[in-house]
Amino acid sequence: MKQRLAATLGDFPDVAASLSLFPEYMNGAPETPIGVAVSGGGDSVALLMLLALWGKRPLEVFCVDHGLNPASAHWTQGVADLCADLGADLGLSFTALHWTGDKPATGVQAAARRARHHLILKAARAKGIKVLCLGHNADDGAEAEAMRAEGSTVGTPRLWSASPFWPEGEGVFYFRPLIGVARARLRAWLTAAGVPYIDDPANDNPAYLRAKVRQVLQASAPSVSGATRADTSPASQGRMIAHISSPVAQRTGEVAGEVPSEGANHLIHVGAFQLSEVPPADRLAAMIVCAGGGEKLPSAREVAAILDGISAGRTVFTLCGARIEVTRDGVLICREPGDMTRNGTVPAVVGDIWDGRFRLLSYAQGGEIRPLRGHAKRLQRADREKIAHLPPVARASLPIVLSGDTPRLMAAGDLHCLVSARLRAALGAALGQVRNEISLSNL
Ligand SMILES: Nc1ncnc2c1ncn2[C@@H]1O[C@H](COP(=O)(O)OP(=O)(O)OP(=O)(O)O)[C@@H](O)[C@H]1O
Repeated sequence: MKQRLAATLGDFPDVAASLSLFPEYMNGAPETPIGVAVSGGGDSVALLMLLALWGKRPLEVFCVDHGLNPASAHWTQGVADLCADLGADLGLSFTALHWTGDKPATGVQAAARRARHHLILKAARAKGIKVLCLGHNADDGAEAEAMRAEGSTVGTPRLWSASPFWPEGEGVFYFRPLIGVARARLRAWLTAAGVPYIDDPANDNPAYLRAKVRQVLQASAPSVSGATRADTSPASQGRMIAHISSPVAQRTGEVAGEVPSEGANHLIHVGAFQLSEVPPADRLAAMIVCAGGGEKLPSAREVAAILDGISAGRTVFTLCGARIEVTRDGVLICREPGDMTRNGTVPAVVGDIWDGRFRLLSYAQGGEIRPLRGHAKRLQRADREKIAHLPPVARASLPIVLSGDTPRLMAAGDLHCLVSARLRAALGAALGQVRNEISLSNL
């Protein structure tokens, strides 16, 4: 199969060009595997084929069976078969994952997406993977833009990004080398090479905004005479689907986000940002989500409302679990302590990460970990003095150990704040930064 793929690739220079985006240093040492998420659709199958041709790292292929279509088990088997065809000599291994949880009656696409990312991230992290390749292409970028015009908060897929799923995606980068290639060209290449792929009918279901904008964009694209609709029945497994090429988008570059300086920020070790001035909207959004410890990015509209509020003289805002406070010294962005125990809940611990902000290292003091809010008065004097310099809200959101009624600060060696590294990854996930992050952690 590899020879056939290589032979046909010469006729698809735009597809072949994406190979130049694969960095030599991908994921550190040559024996370290990289992950690839393959649904069995044309985009991710083309991605898998290109990675196989590239051949410089062992590949871990993950395919999620959502169980939403009667044919989904066949689709998953189709990906398994493709992997077997590519051959074990490539150092390729395949993992099928299953979404077995309850399926919601509404918002099933969003729930499936979230479940899919969580399943893949968990499996990938268990295998030590730090780079996960996804098959987003130029059409996905255009669709995201059109969806935002319809009021969606979906982000534009980028060549590199830190996984937005948190804390499950901590330390995992998403890599989308096909982001400059048109979907039709990827499929035309597969067709020429005789590689089968499927089309999920959910992609055509007008009940979903993504499918709706896809149809509108397709209708306004140059005509594609001779294209056939995909057959999605189980019987179509192994049969090729013909698609005709369309003009190729030329977007292959990626603009690096500027990495924030921490020099002036003396609060970052407690997960708060103290800034001398209000940051621009995109950075403010990233700081809010990182300080808040959650994974839901605020929408552009919500961030704009805060910026307008600040201009109008308001000083305190809460959004996505974070508090944004205009102070005499500038702006403080930190966890909103009031949100942490709302309705009697306590901050979640996922793996060894507390409240999405602190990694709990070894600590041998018995007791429960809780936010300081409501317990500060009972802290020992020495503990109180250690944190007296912090703004009260940043203090109140710190984790403490509560034994019975006695609160204690955690020792510096017992926890590690993740907020700064997360922000750096979110804003600075350009190639150089990724190399840095990955090679450092692999040494
Ligand atoms: N069932 C699946 N199993 C494995 N990987 C998948 C699956 N579905 C999608 N993917 C991966 O995700 C990529 C993008 O697909 P899709 O746009 O449907 O996903 P998404 O997570 O909703 O993306 P976005 O972040 O743009 O919303 C695919 O090219 C593929 O790499």
